Amino acid sequence: MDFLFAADIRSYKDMRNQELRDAFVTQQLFVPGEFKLTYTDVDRGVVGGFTPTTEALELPTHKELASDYFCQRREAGVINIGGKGTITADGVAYAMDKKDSLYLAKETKSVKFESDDSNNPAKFYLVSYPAHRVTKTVHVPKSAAQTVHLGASDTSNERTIFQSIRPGIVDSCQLVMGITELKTGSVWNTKPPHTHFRRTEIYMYFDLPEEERVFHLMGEPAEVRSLSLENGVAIASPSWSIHSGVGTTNYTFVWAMGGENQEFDDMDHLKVSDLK
Ligand SMILES: O=C[C@H](O)[C@@H](O)CC(=O)C(=O)O
Ligand SMILES: [Zn+2]
Repeated sequence: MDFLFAADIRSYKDMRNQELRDAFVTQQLFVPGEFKLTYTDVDRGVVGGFTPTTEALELPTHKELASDYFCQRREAGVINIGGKGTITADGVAYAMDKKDSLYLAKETKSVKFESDDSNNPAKFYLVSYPAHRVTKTVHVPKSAAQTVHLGASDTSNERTIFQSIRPGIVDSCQLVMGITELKTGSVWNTKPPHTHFRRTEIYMYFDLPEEERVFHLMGEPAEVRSLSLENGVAIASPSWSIHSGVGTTNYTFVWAMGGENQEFDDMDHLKVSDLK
């Protein structure tokens, strides 16, 4: 497991790009046949990528979780961003199409990830936060997510938000999670931007061609920094930070939030002209 030690609201302003990456950005999460896990001290989130090929991969625990198994005191959301696969949780198999979600409730003891076709492996993206009560494991196909259409092609931010792990669909402790797809020709996510001191958020950009990048914007509105992010890495946003970005093409990303409340629309809205 890797560790990200975040910078605070004062220190990030004096940091160079590589230092900001070391504080907030994971390594490449999707390596065929491997799993990658990163623990961030931003709300104790754990981010992971599981890319099983011929062999199944298990969700392991780690010394720093001080638990008998990963979900002993944690919940997790998993979204498949690759080919078809299967997740088996405590003996129950869930067929995972691309962009399906699985919510793993606290006290799920064993979790196994498999690909249907090792030549087109599933890529399971996982985000986990501490959980305080036992709820139910739920599979949410992409078609069952709540959808919101935002933006317009004139302003290069036409996109669809698929809210799959959210109140009304999944009874989670703190996790809220889903996908945002940008339309062809649209490149701006989360425009106009916002903050929400009540929750932190993690973005993971994917379906981004190898030579393309998303210039992710972070920091206080009056002190914005940008980081050039490639396909398949995640970036943690502390509660004080905006999280927005512009791509060199359109792309898709998974967002995941943990914190005080689960109301998706509880945001402090900003204007683009507020950013400096
Ligand atoms: O708090 C909500 C999150 O930042 C995202 O869901 C926003 C987003 O995907 C977008 O507007 O493009
Ligand atoms: Zn947000």
